[in-house]
Amino acid sequence: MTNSIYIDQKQILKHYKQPDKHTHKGIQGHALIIGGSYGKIGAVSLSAKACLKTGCGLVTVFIPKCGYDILQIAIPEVMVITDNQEKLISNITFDITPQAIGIGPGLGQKIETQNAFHQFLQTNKTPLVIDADALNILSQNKEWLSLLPPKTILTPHPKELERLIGKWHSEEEKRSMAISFSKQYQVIIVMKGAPSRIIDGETLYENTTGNAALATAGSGDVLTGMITSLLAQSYEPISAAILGVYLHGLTAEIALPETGYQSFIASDVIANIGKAFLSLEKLE
Ligand SMILES: NC(=O)C1=CN([C@@H]2O[C@H](COP(=O)(O)OP(=O)(O)OC[C@H]3O[C@@H](n4cnc5c(N)ncnc54)[C@H](OP(=O)(O)O)[C@@H]3O)[C@@H](O)[C@H]2O)[C@@H](O)CC1
Ligand SMILES: Nc1ncnc2c1ncn2[C@@H]1O[C@H](COP(=O)(O)OP(=O)(O)O)[C@@H](O)[C@H]1O
Ligand SMILES: [Mg+2]
Repeated sequence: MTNSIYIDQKQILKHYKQPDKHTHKGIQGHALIIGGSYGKIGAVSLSAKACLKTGCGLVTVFIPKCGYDILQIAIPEVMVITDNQEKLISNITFDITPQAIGIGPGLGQKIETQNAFHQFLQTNKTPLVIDADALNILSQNKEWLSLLPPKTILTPHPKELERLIGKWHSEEEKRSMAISFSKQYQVIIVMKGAPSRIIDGETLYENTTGNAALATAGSGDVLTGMITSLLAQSYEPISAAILGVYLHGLTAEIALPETGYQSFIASDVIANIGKAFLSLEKLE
């Protein structure tokens, strides 16, 4: 039997933790965002900035060489490690110890990148958020799913979900296929949509924030950065997924009176993360 929970104001406070007064950047979590390819460095920029603005102490990105200047100029607060290749990721190696890794935004699916992702999964033990092309690569190589650490968070949009779990013919079937998949691979699935639903084994959480303004390029990349940030700050994976999705939706509600649906862009999600957090504090 599925257990369904609506994530509303009352529920979200069970997941939200106020920052400790005596914290410092060294214990606020170090997140690593891996992604980007020629023409899609913007996806990693959005993800990394959202990660910082969600409270992580340190953020590093791993990107192809062509993104180096772009990242350093766009977000001076973020540290950058580059691959050997100019336009794509071919060998994921780094000498930092992040508490969470988000991988996939703008990554592309070239064979060299697929091989690098496979090698990475074979040795990685850090908590993961997997999005976009990293999900698409897994869909093409389902045997790699067993390499994911337990409670890895997957954030597919409907097409990515279909590539991963197969076609469904009704909402009911989609839900039961997602539950089976979550149980089989011990993963948390953030099924993005309107509304977004989060599956963790037999439990389904339905988000209650957000609106159609979020139907804009890069808003999913931003969500990946937000969830990775919370995971790096020691939130339990399920709380990171639930709180990330809730805050992400809230930004669109907060911004709507100023932007309308049409002119809201992914950067407006990032610009309103602070107000979304503040609205949680008012509830307490
Ligand atoms: N600035 C940058 O650098 C940006 C970079 N980005 C990066 O680009 C890469 C490719 O990612 P992507 O999601 O655009 O491509 P893809 O997986 O083929 O999915 C597209 C197809 O899926 C469907 N679909 C999507 N949503 C749906 C929904 N709610 N409900 C139903 N269907 C839905 C829809 O299919 P259709 O309905 O047309 O059949 C659509 O055509 C990835 O790395 C990403 O990070 C982007 O984030 C943008 C900003
Ligand atoms: N009509 C809508 N109502 C509410 N949320 C939406 C709507 N359309 C899209 N979203 C949200 O926007 C995000 C889009 O993610 P995604 O498709 O991965 O975008 P991108 O890959 O361009 O970053 C998801 O979090 C999704 O739930
Ligand atoms: Mg996406």
